[in-house]
Amino acid sequence: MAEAAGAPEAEVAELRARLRAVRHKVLVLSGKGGVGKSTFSALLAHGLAADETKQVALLDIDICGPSIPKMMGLEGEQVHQSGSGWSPVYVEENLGVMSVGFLLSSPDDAVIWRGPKKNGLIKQFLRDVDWGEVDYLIVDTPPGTSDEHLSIVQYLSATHIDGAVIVTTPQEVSLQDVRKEINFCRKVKLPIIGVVENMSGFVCPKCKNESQIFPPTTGGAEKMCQNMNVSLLGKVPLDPEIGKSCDRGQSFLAEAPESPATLSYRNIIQRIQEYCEQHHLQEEKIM
Ligand SMILES: Nc1ncnc2c1ncn2[C@@H]1O[C@H](COP(=O)(O)OP(=O)(O)OP(=O)(O)O)[C@@H](O)[C@H]1O
Ligand code: SF4
Repeated sequence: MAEAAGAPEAEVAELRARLRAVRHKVLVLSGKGGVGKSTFSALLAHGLAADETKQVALLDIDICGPSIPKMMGLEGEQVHQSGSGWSPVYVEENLGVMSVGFLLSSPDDAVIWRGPKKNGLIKQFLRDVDWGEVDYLIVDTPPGTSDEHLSIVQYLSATHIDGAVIVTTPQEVSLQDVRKEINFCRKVKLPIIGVVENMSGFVCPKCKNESQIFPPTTGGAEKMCQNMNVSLLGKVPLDPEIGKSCDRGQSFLAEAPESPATLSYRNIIQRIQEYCEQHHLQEEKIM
């Protein structure tokens, strides 16, 4: 894993201490904006938290476009300070959320910050949020590979990151950026859990017939994953109800438990859990 380059030892020690009680850390990345990365992060958190024995945390570091508060039904919430740091906002007892959106006075406020200030905030989120004992920390990142990505990988590498899930759509323009994202992960030695192809076909709610709305011209994510030697975790079909549930701040997985998109989500979430458990066992063996 990349060293927390440039971070003073005291800072690294603070981060380590704070994140010691976080068992698994998963970054959600995308090459392009608008492919459904935040939706995926929100539903991954909901899906993991459906198991009431698991404590789940969702951190939104999409500093310029934080959409997690709305998707989690937490719009208008503010960050509270407690004796031991910033308190997450809880959707359920076992699902806590922290987002830059909680620091804005209105959801329409624009955040225009330069690199150092963004990095400072990311560090503060990692060091000052009192998550408590957590099984899974899901981090929703901005699209592309920017300063924020480097910062979070550097800071989190002070402990360990299980890996990254990369969300894409089937079109070549989106896949091109995923290849860059994969190369970024390899450069910074961030393990890749796998790729999710979102908006992959449309299942008609009446006849269940599947149509390709964005027909892949070069084999889609499946071919790209083979070529780049990464796992395809699954394909999530287009379902307009996903957007409606998110806009209401509800979990689509709970609202439409039998839909093809939910079934696909469940499979993907299970694969991520299996990966994390295996990764943890391997780390324990090495230590
Ligand atoms: N499988 C899906 N079917 C239908 N709509 C979807 C699906 N996944 C996501 N969406 C919708 O697509 C839009 C973009 O999703 P989202 O905001 O999650 O993208 P994003 O990649 O996080 O974008 P950005 O990085 O720019 O914030 C939203 O309106 C969301 O409801
Ligand atoms: S797929 Fe078939 S049932 Fe569904 S809308 Fe189209 S024609 Fe109608």
